[in-house]
Amino acid sequence: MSSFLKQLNSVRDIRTMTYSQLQELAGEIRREIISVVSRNGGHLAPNLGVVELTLAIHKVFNSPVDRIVWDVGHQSYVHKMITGRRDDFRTLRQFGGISGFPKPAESAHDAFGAGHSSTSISAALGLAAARDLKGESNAVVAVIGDGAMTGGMAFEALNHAGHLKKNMVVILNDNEMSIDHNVGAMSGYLARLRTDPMYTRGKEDLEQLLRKIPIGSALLRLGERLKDSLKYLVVPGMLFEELGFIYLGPVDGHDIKAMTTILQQAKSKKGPVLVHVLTKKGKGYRPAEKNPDKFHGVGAFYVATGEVLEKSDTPTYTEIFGATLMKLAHQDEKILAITAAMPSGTGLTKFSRAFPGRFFDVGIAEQHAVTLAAGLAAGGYHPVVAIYSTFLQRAYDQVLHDVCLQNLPVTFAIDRAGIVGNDGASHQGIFDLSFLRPIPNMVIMAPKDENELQHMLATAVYHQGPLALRYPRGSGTGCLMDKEQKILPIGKAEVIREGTDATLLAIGSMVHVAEEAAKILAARGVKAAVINARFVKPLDEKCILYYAEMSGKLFTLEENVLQGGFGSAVLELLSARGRGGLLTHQFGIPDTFVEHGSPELLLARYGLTVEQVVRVVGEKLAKKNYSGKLRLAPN
Ligand SMILES: Cc1ncc(C[n+]2csc(CCOP(=O)(O)OP(=O)(O)O)c2C)c(N)n1
Ligand SMILES: CC(=O)[C@@H](O)[C@H](O)COP(=O)(O)O
Ligand SMILES: [Mg+2]
Repeated sequence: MSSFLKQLNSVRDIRTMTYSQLQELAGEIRREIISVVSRNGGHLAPNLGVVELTLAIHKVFNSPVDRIVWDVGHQSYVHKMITGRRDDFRTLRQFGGISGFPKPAESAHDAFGAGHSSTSISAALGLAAARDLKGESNAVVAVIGDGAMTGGMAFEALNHAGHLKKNMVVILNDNEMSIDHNVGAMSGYLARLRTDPMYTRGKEDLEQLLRKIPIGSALLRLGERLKDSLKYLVVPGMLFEELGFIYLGPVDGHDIKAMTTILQQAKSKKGPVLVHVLTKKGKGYRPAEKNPDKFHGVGAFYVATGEVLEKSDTPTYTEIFGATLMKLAHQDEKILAITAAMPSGTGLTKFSRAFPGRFFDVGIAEQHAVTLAAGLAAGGYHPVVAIYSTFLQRAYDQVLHDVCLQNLPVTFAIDRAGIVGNDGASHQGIFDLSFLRPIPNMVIMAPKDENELQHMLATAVYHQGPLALRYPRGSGTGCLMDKEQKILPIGKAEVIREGTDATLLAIGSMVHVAEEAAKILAARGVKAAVINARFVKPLDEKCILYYAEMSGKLFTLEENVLQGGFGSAVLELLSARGRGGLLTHQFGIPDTFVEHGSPELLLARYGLTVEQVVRVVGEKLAKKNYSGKLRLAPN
C-alpha cells in the first residue's frame, strides 16, 4: 500500500491534507480498489468514479457526527477505506469480511444501510427530521446517482423534503449511466443542465438580470409571469428549485477543490440543497472507462487487460431466458419485454435491439414496471417483466393489486432467485416463493435446469393469467437443450426417480441436489423417490400425496426461506388432507438474512448441499419407532 493511504489514521486526516496531497491519495485509492476488486469482484466502475467526490465530502463534512447516506451503496468503497476499513478492504464481499454496501453494524460512519436503489433522500430526510426533533445540529448528506434518481422513491422524497424545508444536502452524482445507459425524461433534463450554457449560467447573474426587467404597474402581473417564464428558461436546476431545493452546480466531480468550495456553500445554506456533480464512471482505469456497464459489477479480472478470469462455457439461465424469449417473440407479436434498468443483467439486450418497439426500460422503477405491464396486458398484450427476485420485492402491491386482482396475463421472469452470493443480504433472492404464494391467481414455477426453463417460459407466455417463473443466478447445468419449446401442463410435477423408502420433493435448483443425494442414498441401500415439483402453485396434490404416503417420509428442498415457502405449502397440503402425521423435513433457508459470501459456502452453511441432504435423510430414516407409513393407490 502506498504512502498517503498507509498513513491515513483517521478520516479527520482528510481535512488537514492539501489538495495536491488529496489528489495523490485519490490515485492510491484507485489502485487499491482496482487491485482488491480484481481479486474479489465488486462494483468497480461506480467506485472509481466517486474517489474525488468522496474525499471532498469527507473534507467538508464531519462523519460520523454529520450523517452521510449512500444511495444503493455500491459506490461506498472509498468511504469505507477512509473511515477505518482500509486494512479490512481486502476482505471486501468475502464471507466474514466487509460488505460491498454500507452497513451501520460495520461502522458508525455508515449512517444508513442500503443495497437497493433510491432510498437515500427519504432516509436522509428522516435523519434530518430526527436531528431537529432532538435539537441537534449535525449535517445530513444523501449521495444519489443519476440512475437512482429515476426511482419513484427519490421523487417522493424530493417532494416531501422541499415541503419540510429541513437542512440537508443531496449530492446528485451524475455520470450519465445507470448500470446500462440511463433512460428517461429526467436523464434528458440532467443532460441539458450539463451541456446547455443557458442552464449553466451563474444563478446570481440571472437573478440580477431578471430584477432589471422594468415592470410598470399596469403590466405588473404580466411582467411577473414573464419573469417566471424566463426563469424557467434560464435558471439552472429550475426543476429542483421549484421543488423547494437550492440548486448548486454542475461542478466537476474530479476537481476536489471545486467540489470542496461548492459543498461548503451547500453546508452553510438553510433548507434543502441539491449539488449537481458530474463524474466519469470507471475514471482512471481504461477498460472501465471504455465499458462502464461491463465494469459496473464485475467478477475477478486481469488488471492488465480487464479480461474476466472465470469464464464458463455453459450458458447462464439469464442467457437461456433471453434467447428463448427472442424465439417466442418472433412467433408471437403480442409478447413484450420490460426491465427496470437491468437490460443486460436480465438478458434483454438482444431483445431490445431486435424489437425496440416491444421493449421497455423504465429506469429503476420496479413498481411502475409492474403496473405498466398490467396496463399493457389490459390492452391485449403479454408482457414479460424480467426482474431480479430481490427487486421484485419493491413492487409487491403492484403484483397483487394491479396484476393478480385483475387476473392479467403478465409473466414475471424472476432472475437471481435463490442465493446470489457476494452482494449479500440485500440481494439474496430468497423470499419470492413466500411473498408470491399467498396471492390468488398467481401460478409459480421453477425449472430444474435450463432446458426446462425454455419450456416453462413458453408455458408462461401462453398462460392467460399471472405467472411467476423463478430461476437462479449464473450458469445452468449444461444439460442438452430441446430444439422446440413445449407447453407444460400447469400444476403437474415430474417423477424423476422411483423409491419407496423416502420421497425427496424438490423445486428448481434443488432438484439436482435431490437427484444426486438419491444416488448416494441408493448406494447405501436407501431407495428414495425424487420428484421435481415444477410448480409451487398450484401444487401437484395427487402426485405429492401419493409419494408422501407411499414412503411415509417426505423431504422438501428449496432455495427459499422456509417461512411460507415451498415446504410450507406442502405441509399445508398434508395438514389439509389429514396427513399431518407423516415424517417430514424441510430443507431451505432459515429465518435469517443471508450475508455475503460465495454461493457454495452459503449453501453449505444452510445445509443445502448433496452431502448434507444425504446425512439428514439418513439420520431421519434411522430414527426408531417411526410408523407414519401408509400405502394408498394413485388415482
Ligand atoms: C431497487 C433496485 N433496483 C435495481 C437495482 C440495481 N442497480 C444497482 S446500481 C444500479 C444503477 C445505479 O445507477 P446510479 O445511481 O446512476 O449509480 P452509478 O452506478 O452510475 O454510480 C442499478 C439499476 C438496485 N440496486 N435496486
Ligand atoms: C448494486 C446492484 O444492485 C447491482 O449492481 C447488482 O450487484 C447486480 O447483480 P448481478 O451481478 O447479479 O447482476
Ligand atoms: Mg449513474
